[in-house]
Amino acid sequence: SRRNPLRLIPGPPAVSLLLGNEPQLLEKSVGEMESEWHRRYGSVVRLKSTFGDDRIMISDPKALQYMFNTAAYTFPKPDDQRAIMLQLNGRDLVWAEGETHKRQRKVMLPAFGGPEARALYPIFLSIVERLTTKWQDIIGRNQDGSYAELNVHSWLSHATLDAIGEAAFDYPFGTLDDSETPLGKAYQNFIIEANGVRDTARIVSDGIMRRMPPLLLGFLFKNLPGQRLDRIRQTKKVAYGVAEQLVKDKGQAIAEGRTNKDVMSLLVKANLAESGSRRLIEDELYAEMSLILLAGHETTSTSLTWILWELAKRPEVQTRLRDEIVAAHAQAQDALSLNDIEKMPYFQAVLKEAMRIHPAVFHMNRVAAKDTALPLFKPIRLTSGQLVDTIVVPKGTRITTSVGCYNRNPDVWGEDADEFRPERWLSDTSTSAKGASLGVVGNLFNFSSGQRSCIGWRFAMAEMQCFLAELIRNFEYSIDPQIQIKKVGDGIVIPVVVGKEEKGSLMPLRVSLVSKD
Ligand code: HEM
Repeated sequence: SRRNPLRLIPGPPAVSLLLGNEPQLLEKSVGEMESEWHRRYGSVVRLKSTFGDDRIMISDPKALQYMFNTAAYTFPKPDDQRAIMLQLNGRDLVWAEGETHKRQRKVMLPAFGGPEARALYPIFLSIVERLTTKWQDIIGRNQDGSYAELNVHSWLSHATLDAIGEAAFDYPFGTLDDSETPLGKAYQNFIIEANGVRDTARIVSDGIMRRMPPLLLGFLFKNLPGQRLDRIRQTKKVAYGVAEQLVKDKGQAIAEGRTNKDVMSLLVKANLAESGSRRLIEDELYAEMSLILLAGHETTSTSLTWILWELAKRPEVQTRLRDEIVAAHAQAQDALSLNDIEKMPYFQAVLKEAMRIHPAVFHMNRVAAKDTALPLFKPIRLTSGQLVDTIVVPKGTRITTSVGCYNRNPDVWGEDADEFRPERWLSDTSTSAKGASLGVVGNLFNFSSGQRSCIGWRFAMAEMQCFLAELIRNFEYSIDPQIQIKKVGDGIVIPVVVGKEEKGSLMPLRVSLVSKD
């Protein structure tokens, strides 16, 4: 270990010989401990993981840019995570690495372009209008008609699933009307149940899994009994069943010359245009569809949930935002278009600021496939006292790239990086790329960056803007001050209520109709 260069990177002392720093991450809301460490030790932090393994956590813009934009395939996802992904959706784009990833991504890209995403806006609008009617009915039925306490996360999860159904597959899932559909039921609380409870036993089992060869892991995930694995397998079965049927229907429609603008039709068409060996095989197509179902709805619903929570705590921001939306709506001939929304400066500022403070995916794990020198924007002082602007990362090092800590890195966003302050987006200079440009929107890392950035980011941005404009125009939000929300989850960050964790994901907001005067 004396030759291990990671030992010189500053970080918190381990609290347990066996579990390292991992137990500390269980105690608080996702992001709190991580941000504390980044503030104390800098934008590269060494942690002790299980069984004495080192891992590093990075929020330095230049190091992240190198990992995601310059040398993405040198930093693949860890084998244990890929084994779970394989269980979940099969050999899909998030699982694939290297040449397989390049081939799959090339076929999928044409379905996710700017014009393609914008063309889906009317679908998003019709879904959010349906959601609006539902909420208006519930509030109207309320005895005093003042407000209804709604679990907005669950509602948004159904709405975004319906949006994916119609926009990606031209298929009505109908989960907003009936949450008991097989797909609606399969995804209800799925993220939280698939993640399972993170406790000491789980930390140990994760540590053991990391030491297993991928083939053995795959076999165990496929065959081991257990609530969490059963849940994953069951959901895969339902999603695969739906995806399989949809792929067949689309193939048939295209063969008969009936094409559409949904993602699936575009993808099947792009696939047919590829030469034989570059094409996605049938199993890959099912896997991609099942991935789009999952990746495309929970991320979006969770992002919207965190935005509404932030606004529920800030009536003054909400009012200013609503005023801007109402004024633009009054000017528009009909409903607001995506163009109208994109021209609203305060709307754009609030959206980006809420995304910055509450990324739906808090971190992404990677492994160094070979010894690598990572360049840093801000030099760090090693425990030896030496100031360095490059760190040496040996092959096999597990790296946690922190979306949340990068998004609040004071070197990029300024000393008030922890504050929710939409105004920073209204001035020209405060959010211009400092350090290195990263990500696909506003120098934010929410959608990752580079070759492996979120393929659906334009889709998600169109959907979120459409939903947010309608949900703010029509309703006011607040939250019972007694309710304490905690962020949980290893991948997507889900809200739970402290003291009611057993209820699963919960974001109870008081939703009332906008007063007309
Ligand atoms: C606000 C909503 C969304 C957020 C925050 C988000 C975030 C992300 C992130 C962070 C990644 C990188 C994961 C990693 O490399 O470890 C990713 C990848 C991906 N996302 Fe999204 N996503 C969102 C919406 C969507 C939508 C709507 C779709 C599809 C319709 C989608 C499809 C995908 C796919 C297929 C990948 C894999 C890309 C690749 O590896 O090449 N996402 N997303």
